[in-house]
This record gives sequence, C-alpha cells and structure tokens, in this order.
Amino acid sequence: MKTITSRGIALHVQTDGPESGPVVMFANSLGTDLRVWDLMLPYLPDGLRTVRFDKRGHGLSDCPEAPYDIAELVDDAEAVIDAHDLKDIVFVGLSIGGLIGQGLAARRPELLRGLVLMDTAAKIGSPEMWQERIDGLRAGGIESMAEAILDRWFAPEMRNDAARLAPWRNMLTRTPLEGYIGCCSAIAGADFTESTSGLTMPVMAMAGSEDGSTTPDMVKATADLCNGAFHVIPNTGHLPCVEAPEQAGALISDFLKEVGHV
Ligand SMILES: O=C(O)CC1=CCC(=O)O1
Repeated sequence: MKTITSRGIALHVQTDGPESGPVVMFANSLGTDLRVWDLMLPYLPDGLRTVRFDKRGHGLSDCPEAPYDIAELVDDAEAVIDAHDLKDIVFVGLSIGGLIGQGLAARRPELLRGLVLMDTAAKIGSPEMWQERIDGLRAGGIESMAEAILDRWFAPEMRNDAARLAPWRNMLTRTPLEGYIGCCSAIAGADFTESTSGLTMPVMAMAGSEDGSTTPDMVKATADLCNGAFHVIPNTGHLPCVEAPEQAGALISDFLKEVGHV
C-alpha cells in the first residue's frame, strides 16, 4: 500500500508486479474502489506492473467535499503516474475511470501505448440525470438507490445470487456519500466527444450486454469515434471485471499482445 498526494489530498495506490514490467494502470468506477479489479488480474499475463488507485472520495483515498470536476480526477491519475515515473502505459478505465482515461489520453497522449475502455462512453448520461441522482442521494443516501444501481451493475444471474452480490453491494453502500456525489458531478460535466474523436493511439472497448448504465450502443459509439475495436461480453452488466473476469481479462490480454506490450 502506498499513498501519494494530489492537489493536497492523499490518494491510495497499489502497485503489483516487477518494477521493470510493462505498465498497466487501472481506474475504477463510481461506487467501487481498486478491489474491483481483484478477480480479473489473475487472467492477465504474468510479469506486468499493475498500478491501481482509489479515486478521490472512494476506498482509502481522502474524501474532499463535493463537487469534483473531471479535470481534477485526471490530475489525480496524472499525479499517480508522475509519482511513480510511469511511462508507456496501457490504461484501463471502467465507467468514470474510462472518462479519466479519455481525459488523460487527450492531455498526455505520449504517456499511453493504448487505452482500454470498459463500459464507458465519451459522455455518460446528461447533467439533468446526474442532478436528479445527486438530489436523491442527498435526500436518502446511497442505500436508497442501491437496488437500482445494482440492477445496472449486474445481469440477472449474479443479481439474484445473494452471496456473490454481497461484497459488491457493501462496497457500493460503504462509499462515502460526499465522494460518490462529488464523482456524480464530475461525470455530469464530462464530455470527451471531441477529444476522443482525435485520438490516434490504439483503443479497445468492451461492454457487458446487459449494462443498463453505459449500454453496448453507447460504448460502441465511443469506440467508433477513435476507430477502436469493440466487443460485447454476453450475460454481463456494467462491471465485466467482476462478473466476467475471465472474458474481460482475455480481451485485455489480447489487446496487450496486439499493441506489443507483452
Ligand atoms: O451507477 C451507475 O449508473 C454506473 C456508473 C455510471 C458512471 C460510473 O462510473 O458508474
């Protein structure tokens, strides 16, 4: 476990694998922390240097007051990269983590060998939709919305498996309210349609067939902006790294080979 500082706040970072290994960096989604990658990492090639971090307001990172702005979240990812002197990175972003990845790709393209967009889009929802969610969260807390969120996160088989669901439900509902709301504001203000259209690096996108948040059509439209590859994982919702870790890991492993990272 390591902590770095970005804009005065502490960010929790975990690195694994040899320091000299090809770097794969991960950014997690709204309401999850860096453990969201735990089940998938064993399906990636040996010898990688994996770098994960808890975005502000999530996991063991500090939780400043909402609202946050997507540029701040990209600053945080950049701070992790600079603190570890990372270069030649394949960046894997899940949902809001994919927005962070697109922001980073636009700002510091020289750092990235490739970008993996997992259940994300250039723009997710509308400002009005996010404001409605924020208002509901302020009124009733995350618990009041947990069932609706889990319906988008997971396909019916996992959704109905109480034991398998429990840790992810707990991760969601234990997210600090302020951190969750701060990130909702960041998503509301994020639109990378223009900059993602201009990306020239290799991009691979994937979507769970049952994702109710960033639907396969939205993810494909984003991949099409930058001539990225696109894959659908069947019977899977918004978190393929949790629900279908073997398939998601295989797609990333193939991409790492295609871009010459392994
Ligand atoms: O809660 C959801 O709708 C899922 C989600 C949207 C952006 C994100 O990071 O997660």
